[in-house]
Amino acid sequence: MRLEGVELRRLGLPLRSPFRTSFGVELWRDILLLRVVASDAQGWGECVALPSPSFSSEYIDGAADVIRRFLLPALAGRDLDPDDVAPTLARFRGHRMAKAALEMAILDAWLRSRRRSYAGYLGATRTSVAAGVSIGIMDEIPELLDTVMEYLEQGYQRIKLKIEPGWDIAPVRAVRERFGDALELQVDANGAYTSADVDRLAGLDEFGLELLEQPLAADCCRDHIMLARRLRTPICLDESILSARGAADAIELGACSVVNIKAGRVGGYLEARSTHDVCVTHGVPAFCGGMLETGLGQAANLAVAALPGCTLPADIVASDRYYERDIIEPLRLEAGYITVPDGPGLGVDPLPDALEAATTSKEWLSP
Ligand SMILES: CC(=O)N[C@@H](Cc1ccc2ccccc2c1)C(=O)O
Ligand SMILES: [Mg+2]
Repeated sequence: MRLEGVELRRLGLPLRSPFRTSFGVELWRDILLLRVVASDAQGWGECVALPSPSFSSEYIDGAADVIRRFLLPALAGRDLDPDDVAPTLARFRGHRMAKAALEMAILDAWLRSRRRSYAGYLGATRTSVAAGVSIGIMDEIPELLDTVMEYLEQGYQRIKLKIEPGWDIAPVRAVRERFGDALELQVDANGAYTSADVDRLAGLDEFGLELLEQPLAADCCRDHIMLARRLRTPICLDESILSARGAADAIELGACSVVNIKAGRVGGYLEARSTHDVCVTHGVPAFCGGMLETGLGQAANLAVAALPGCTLPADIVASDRYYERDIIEPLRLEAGYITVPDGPGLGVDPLPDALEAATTSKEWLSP
């Protein structure tokens, strides 16, 4: 498949409510979409980089720049299969979210032209996925409890609370006391703690949490090993896991016993599948994480979440969790599950009106 061009499209989507994590508060999403035009099909890719380098070192303008100046030119003039993309781009270091968006769009086009689905191609074994919801840091505990209640009533099967020093033990205790021990409850610190906080984090052990996600900074491998030995609560890594090999290292060194799989973070959906395979080989539970994607990115994530080794609820939500108006036919929660698209490619298409309404800029790149 040869690339004829790529459209970079920036979207602005207001969030229905502010989403606060230990790295900041987001009121709306600034998103980079790619539309790859190939000889016999087009495909969509969503870049999960944030506007600023707050989740990882990547940021949207940097991703657009590296695609424009390095990644797309490297793919020009080649007859591409999806598994050619990552090796061709490997000489450019990092920029995994940018690479993932480009590979996602190329894979979508390639699959659409062959009338094959993402789920089928990646090896999904389920037709629907258990949905978990991630709840941001709030000002008051009563507001948090109301929000948890609302999402449980909608049917979400797992609650993940964002935590940071000063908002951790008390909100977790309040949720546990209000909703009981049966609630599937996790926390995610997005790297907000240090090894000096071990005792504070050990205080979470009394709440029977399913996992503690990314307690320390992404590059703290030894400290995560030490923490994992000290805590009863399983450690899950997110920001630290940059590839399938990185997942194998973290697991074998004892830095984590659960993995949050995100295609953008590891460089693409094919690497996400390899990361999944590493987890299965090591007998380590995994789940598909989320980056507050539009329905396009969530459609691709559903194919990952439906892989056999993704045994925990995913960070994949109904469209209305984040957006008043998604750019695809909204994804809906059905008895706590979300259906995996089974049409060609991503199996979903942007709604032209919604897409245009959300578009803040467009740029056409010829390779
Ligand atoms: C669902 C979830 O918690 N995702 C990320 C954090 C994250 C990712 C991307 C974001 C974009 C805008 C605002 C907040 C965001 C939070 C995580 O698992 O760590
Ligand atoms: Mg996380």
